[in-house]
Amino acid sequence: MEQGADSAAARRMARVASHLRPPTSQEEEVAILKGSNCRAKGAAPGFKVAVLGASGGIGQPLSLLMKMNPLVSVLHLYDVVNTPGVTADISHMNTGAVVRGFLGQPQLESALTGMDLVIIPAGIPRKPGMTRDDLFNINAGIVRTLCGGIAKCCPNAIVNVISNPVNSTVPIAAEVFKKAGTYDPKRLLGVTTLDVVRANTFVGEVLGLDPRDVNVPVVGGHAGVTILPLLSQVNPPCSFTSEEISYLTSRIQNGGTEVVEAKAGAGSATLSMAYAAARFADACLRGLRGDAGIVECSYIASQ
Ligand SMILES: NC(=O)C1=CN([C@@H]2O[C@H](COP(=O)(O)OP(=O)(O)OC[C@H]3O[C@@H](n4cnc5c(N)ncnc54)[C@H](O)[C@@H]3O)[C@@H](O)[C@H]2O)C=CC1
Ligand SMILES: O=C([O-])CC(=O)C(=O)O
Repeated sequence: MEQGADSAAARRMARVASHLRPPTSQEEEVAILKGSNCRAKGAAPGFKVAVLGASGGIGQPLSLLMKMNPLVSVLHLYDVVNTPGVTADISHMNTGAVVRGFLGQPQLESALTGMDLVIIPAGIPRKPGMTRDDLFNINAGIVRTLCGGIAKCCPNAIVNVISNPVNSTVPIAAEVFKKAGTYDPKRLLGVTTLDVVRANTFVGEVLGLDPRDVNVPVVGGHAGVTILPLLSQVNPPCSFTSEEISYLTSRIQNGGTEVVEAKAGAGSATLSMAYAAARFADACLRGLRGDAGIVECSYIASQ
């Protein structure tokens, strides 16, 4: 073999090997100086997305769906457990995004540097008999720490907060960003898409329509009566009896509890949530790309 061909082959093998391990501290240093810890050679042009809590019930299928999203060029998977395995698994999918795994607090900053979108499903889920508020003590601390990293390493990223109680974790994230001087209310979004997804499904069932053809705006927050499905604004336009309104409102507001009880101690919604989060993240990326007419409900700062 020619010497030039030899060295090209060696460079190719080195690049492949670098995808299979976390970056060395020297590579991290160089990458951070360049504004990114991951030079995604071979990756399709697109956005850099981090999933924080990537090994969890939501995190794993969400990471899979983000790996399938053609707008994603680099996918960082961060968790305090199991990211090497999840990353190795997902990285074998022959889609465009380059996947890198990051394990534990010492690797948080590398996971976040240069990200365009950060999705946070980190935190404990409910068990039967609990309200989302019962998760506050643990999840508030987790979200606070993760948002501290975002403020430092990717202050301009769009942040999608999934961790419950969303009605409180989003304001906590806002306070962290305000303190760091990086707060932009347009970039901090509580993910309530699962309420919309459920509303579309349940309304579709009542109307006998394909749920993909139904759009129910759901505003307010993401717990009990703060979940407000706007049944008068359903598309396609339709009307409901008062019995249907009461059934649909209750089913949509209690959709989370329905899953928690059915799972009987094994957690809360994960698969439908991953689907909803992937749909919302895709809308954020299309918005970042500059597409017009992207409209999604979300829990945001409001007067
Ligand atoms: N916004 C919404 O509509 C919904 C929100 N949720 C919430 O999402 C959260 C996650 O739910 P699941 O995935 O089912 O829980 P899970 O327990 O299966 O996964 C959570 C993951 O977070 C990780 N984690 C814990 N501390 C962390 C830290 N400091 N940094 C990074 N990762 C950390 C865990 O290691 C675990 O892998 C819960 O708070 C749940 O209530 C769940 C469903 C719907
Ligand atoms: O109910 C829960 O604890 C999880 C959640 O937020 C949902 O499924 O809407």
